[in-house]
Amino acid sequence: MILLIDAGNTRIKWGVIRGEAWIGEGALAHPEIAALSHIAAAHPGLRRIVGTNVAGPGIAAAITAALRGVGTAPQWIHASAERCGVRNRYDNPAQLGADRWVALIGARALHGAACLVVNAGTATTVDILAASGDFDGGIILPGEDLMRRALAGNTAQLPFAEGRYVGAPRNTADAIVSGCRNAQAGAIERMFRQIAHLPSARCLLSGGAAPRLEELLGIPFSHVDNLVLKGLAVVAREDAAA
Ligand SMILES: Nc1ncnc2c1ncn2[C@@H]1O[C@H](COP(=O)(O)OP(=O)(O)O)[C@@H](O)[C@H]1O
Ligand SMILES: CC(C)(COP(=O)(O)O)[C@@H](O)C(=O)NCCC(=O)O
Ligand SMILES: [K+]
Repeated sequence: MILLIDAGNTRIKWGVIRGEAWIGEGALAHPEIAALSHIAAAHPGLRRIVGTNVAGPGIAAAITAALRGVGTAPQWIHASAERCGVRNRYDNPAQLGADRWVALIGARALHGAACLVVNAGTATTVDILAASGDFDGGIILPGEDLMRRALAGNTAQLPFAEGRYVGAPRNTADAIVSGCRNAQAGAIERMFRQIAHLPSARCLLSGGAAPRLEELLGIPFSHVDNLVLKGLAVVAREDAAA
């Protein structure tokens, strides 16, 4: 069995696989990282840990410490020039976030045509994966909650209020939430225009903030839970087969 870990800037997503089977899956907030030791103990027979970390060295160290009982250190995957049929066309391939890189590998395994890979997390990333398997580039923007926190933290009168998405909002909370959500959907729809004309072009939408975006998107999309974990499974299985 293999433990997969996607360490993001808000949550640590984890999954356990045995061959093609998914044995377990979940998410932890950063303060809960120590609970990974219980997750490992609940899955005796873990022989590998494969993960991505974009939350900094402190988080990596905390994860390693929580998992020392497994008896093997996490194998952290980093963006590279090519892997699992995906070619990284970033100017400096190593600069690409490991979560974005592995999500592209997961997307490639799920959709062989042109694909817009969206990770709606702390930040929202929107990446273009060509039918050839080339990662042609992508954008980074603050996630919806980060946008709302920026407004609340940098204006005198705007709260971090719970609001609803409304077409023409008539109160502050709805205006803030609708503005920030429109920004997310607009960025995704604008990026999709670059591939809309290509055969079977599709958006794969993942990330904790993905569900609230679904009702807004006027493009062909599929919601994929934990696309980064799915990409890690592809990487781990290819390594095992090598
Ligand atoms: N239980 C939850 N805890 C924290 N954030 C959540 C939760 N459910 C949904 N979210 C939303 O998902 C976002 C985090 O998504 P996630 O994919 O875990 O981010 P990251 O990969 O950056 O850690 C948050 O900004 C929030 O909008
Ligand atoms: C953009 C990100 C912060 C997204 O991380 P997340 O929101 O999932 O925590 C992460 O992919 C990252 O740190 N990227 C490095 C820079 C780049 O991809 O160009
Ligand atoms: K993420």
